[in-house]
Amino acid sequence: MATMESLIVTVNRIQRACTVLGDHGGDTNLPTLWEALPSVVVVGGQSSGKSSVLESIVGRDFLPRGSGIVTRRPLVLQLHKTERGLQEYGEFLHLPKKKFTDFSMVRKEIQDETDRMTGKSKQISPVPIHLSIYSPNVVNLTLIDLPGLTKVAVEGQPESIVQDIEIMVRSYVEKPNCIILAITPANQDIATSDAMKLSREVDPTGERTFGVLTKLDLMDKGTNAIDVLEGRAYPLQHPWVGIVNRSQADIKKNVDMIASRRKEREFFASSPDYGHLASKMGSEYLAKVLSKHLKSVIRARLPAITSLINKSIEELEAELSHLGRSVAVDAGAQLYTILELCRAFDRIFKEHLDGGRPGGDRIYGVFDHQLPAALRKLPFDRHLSLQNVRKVVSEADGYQPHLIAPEQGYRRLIDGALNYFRGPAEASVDAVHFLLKELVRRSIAETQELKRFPTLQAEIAAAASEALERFREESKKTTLRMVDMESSYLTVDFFRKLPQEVEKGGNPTSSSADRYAESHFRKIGSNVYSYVGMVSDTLRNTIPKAVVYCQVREAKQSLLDHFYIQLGKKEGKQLAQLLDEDPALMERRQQCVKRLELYKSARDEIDSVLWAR
Ligand SMILES: Nc1nc2c(ncn2[C@@H]2O[C@H](COP(=O)(O)OP(=O)(O)OP(=O)(O)O)[C@@H](O)[C@H]2O)c(=O)[nH]1
Repeated sequence: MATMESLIVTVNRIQRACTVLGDHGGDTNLPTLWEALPSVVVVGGQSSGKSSVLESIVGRDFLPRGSGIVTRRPLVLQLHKTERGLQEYGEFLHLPKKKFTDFSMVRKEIQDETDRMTGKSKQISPVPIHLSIYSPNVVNLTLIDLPGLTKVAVEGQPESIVQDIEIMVRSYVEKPNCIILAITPANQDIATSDAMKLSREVDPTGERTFGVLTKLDLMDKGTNAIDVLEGRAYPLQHPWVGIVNRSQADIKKNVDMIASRRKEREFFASSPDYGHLASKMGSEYLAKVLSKHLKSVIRARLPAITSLINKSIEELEAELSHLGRSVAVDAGAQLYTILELCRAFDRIFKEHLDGGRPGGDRIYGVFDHQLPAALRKLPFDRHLSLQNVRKVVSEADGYQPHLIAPEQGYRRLIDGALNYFRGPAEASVDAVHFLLKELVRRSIAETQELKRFPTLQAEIAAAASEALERFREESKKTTLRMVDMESSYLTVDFFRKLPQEVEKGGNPTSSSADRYAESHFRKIGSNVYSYVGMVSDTLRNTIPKAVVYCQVREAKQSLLDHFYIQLGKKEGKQLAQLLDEDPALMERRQQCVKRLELYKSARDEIDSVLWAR
């Protein structure tokens, strides 16, 4: 069926995309498509003939040989059937532009690529090598070659390798979508076959295990494997397939694959033991059976795969929208993003001031409580005590006491008193400054969009705090100027309206001279006191106006103005630095984007096959 053929091609392509996009199952916390796709995994003990089976399925020599553990990384081998007459070639995923027509070079590249990942240490690595072979002589199939199971580490390889290999192989064959090609040499006791032991464990019913018996030609004279091949000795759901690969001697003699396939056919056809099974033996037959089985598995799994894909697309899109859009790369877009983020912060900051979010009310608290309380506490009683009034006035008079009213004395007393207002004025400015600073801090923390960008957060905080500092300076100047203005010109009317002291009675006696002086100074003190009270009332109203004008209003209107100007002068690289994200988050987004890309292309692939039906 043509459409089923294209389904295998589709799955091949999806598997390829999985590898490109870093999905080879395993322990990421991302949804994995790889594990949902069926694949054929070749398992067997060392020297059981795995490589030989793979090569005869492909019909080419291309796998590394040697002693010890040669296969040290999984090899994902995708066979793509091409039209008759086209040239065969291999292509590695890690070398996408290079077509290998010389298969001995394929072998070398597998070796080199293995070493690139594992070093010369002969360690194993679970990261697969991905090889596609395009040929008219293959069936569409994906096979995965794994390191051979072994019981002892060979010289130069660490002890742990025995276990490491088992863990790796297990991680593949455990997956319910894995079709196991279990290779056992016929010249060994099948009861001790590593491949059979493992497959029995992970697939007790034998549903997904294909038993392959190699080295039938090497069995002792007079023995045969009919019991196994006819499914009596070790029954599986799928019939066993016997195989005869090239011997070591054949390989030395350079017997090619075509000749070897022919030899294999002849072996079965002419065998007195296996003649009746000849049509169901051999590597070509094995390849066809596998391909057919794979098709039926894919057909059965397709609805589940499709729904997995759709569900994963939804999940990934949800996560991505949660993570936020990825940062643009060109400077213009970056500047725009930064400005947008600043505006988001600014909006929240304004809400704190204007209401909607708490905090602005505390500024009113400064004007309503703190300032009046500070004004009330000013030490005017001490400053205008009889003693001090007398002292200040007398000093101002000099050798000639004043005659009617002590003009100079008044001035000095008033100046001295007004000086005290500087304290509460500055304190109000500072109090509001700290409140604003706190609101900036809170607004940054509350700006959800900024969370991703710690660097920009810090820059905004620094710029805002620098601006607030400037506003504070300005506000101090203005409020202090208002205090100074009070002493630069006194309200004339106030004094004109004071009740004049009228001398009652005749000339004072010498004893009443003291009394006169005392009540005179008291009078002066109380006049100054009520003048200062009037000024205090004025300042209680005007200091808040100055503070709001210089600090609160400025913060609302132009908190980040300087920052914007600086931004405009920045180069692309500096802008990018501002948008430095939390690296973990960036990484996660990248992974999600890649995985999403994979699922979408998989969905498209499957759609196109289904529509073609
Ligand atoms: N006579 C004969 N020799 C075989 C047969 N299958 C494999 N061999 C030989 O057995 C040896 C091991 O075969 P490989 O295919 O390299 O085995 P392997 O399982 O891939 O080995 P490792 O990758 O090293 O674990 C080679 O010398 C093959 O020529 C067979 O069916 N008949």
